[in-house]
Amino acid sequence: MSLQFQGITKRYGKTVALDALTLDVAPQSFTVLCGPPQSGKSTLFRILVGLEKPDAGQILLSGRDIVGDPPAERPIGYVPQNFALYPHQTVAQNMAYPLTLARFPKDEIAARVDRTAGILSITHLLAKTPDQLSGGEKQRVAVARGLLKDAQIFVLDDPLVGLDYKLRERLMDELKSLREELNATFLYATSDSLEALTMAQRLAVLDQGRVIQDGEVTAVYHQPSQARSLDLIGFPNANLYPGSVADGTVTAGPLRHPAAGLEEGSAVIAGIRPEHVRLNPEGDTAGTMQARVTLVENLGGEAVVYLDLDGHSLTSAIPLFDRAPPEFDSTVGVRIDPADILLFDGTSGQRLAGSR
Ligand SMILES: Nc1ncnc2c1ncn2[C@@H]1O[C@H](COP(=O)(O)OP(=O)(O)OP(=O)(O)O)[C@@H](O)[C@H]1O
Repeated sequence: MSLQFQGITKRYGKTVALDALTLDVAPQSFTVLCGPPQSGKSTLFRILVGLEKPDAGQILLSGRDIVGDPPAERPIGYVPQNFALYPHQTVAQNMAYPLTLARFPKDEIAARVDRTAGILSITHLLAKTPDQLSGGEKQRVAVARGLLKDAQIFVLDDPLVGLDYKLRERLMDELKSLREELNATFLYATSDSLEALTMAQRLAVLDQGRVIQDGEVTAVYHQPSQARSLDLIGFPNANLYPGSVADGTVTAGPLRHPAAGLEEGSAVIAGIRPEHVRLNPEGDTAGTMQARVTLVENLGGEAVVYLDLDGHSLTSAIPLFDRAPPEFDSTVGVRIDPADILLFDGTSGQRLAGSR
């Protein structure tokens, strides 16, 4: 089932929550909408499921505009961000609630509750009440309730927020398998770019109520179409510096790049991902730039090394399989291949042709 948002605008007083947002959601994809807090993710989802009306724009489901359709008639399952379970009802009753409301036959409801509970491994919880559940179990029940509907599109609004890392990882895997099992379209919102990269087949980057880039996840990661997309997607955060062109060279923070074709004096933004900032083995500072180590985060398999290079902050991510992380306050040799530097127009932020 195809889903297209066309020019969706939503204002709350002077706040523009969605600004002519346009996005084609690939059928049967796991599409993640990733954007910082307040970028409009929840608003878009509430409009999609019919809890709010847009001020302008269309939502085309298999080519038909559904903006005027009542929520119950939209074939869309929804896991809201702030789910509330009814405290005096059992898990089974909580899950069944939307179907009870829609007057589904009792045996059909029971069959669906059983099936979905089985998929999400919560069958043993069905007779319990919410106060007997852990936070993670409650979240699982909320997800199950959203997935109970017989729909081809499911919308999950930051469903793993607040869970501990292990539980999140497990639920991430389960949700991916679930999408395959249901062969449905999953539209999933998060402000955590690592979660987005882990989950997404397709990634839409949302900023200030607009989709600024979307596509296959690795393409978005490796070929950011604008500086903001590089800034928002990736962990640790990419290094970005304003700069300019002089004497045929782009100079931006500690980065240097041939200006090939760029106008002298023009403003440029240059960026590089931390994994492309390479550090020499300990003690080897020959033939490279020197930087001082200001902080080291040892993550086990890799380290995030924060550096000061001629007064510029620079982040490096290095694998640790054959080396130890550098010492705090030591001097290290830094190697940057200009081919790894991404260049963007200093005014529009759009990617400039010719870099990478
Ligand atoms: N009911 C409302 N009344 C007034 N302003 C609202 C309302 N709902 C959303 N907004 C505003 O719209 C903007 C987008 O909010 P939204 O909740 O959609 O963002 P979000 O990306 O989901 O954020 P988060 O990641 O924090 O959940 C924000 O500036 C928010 O304050």
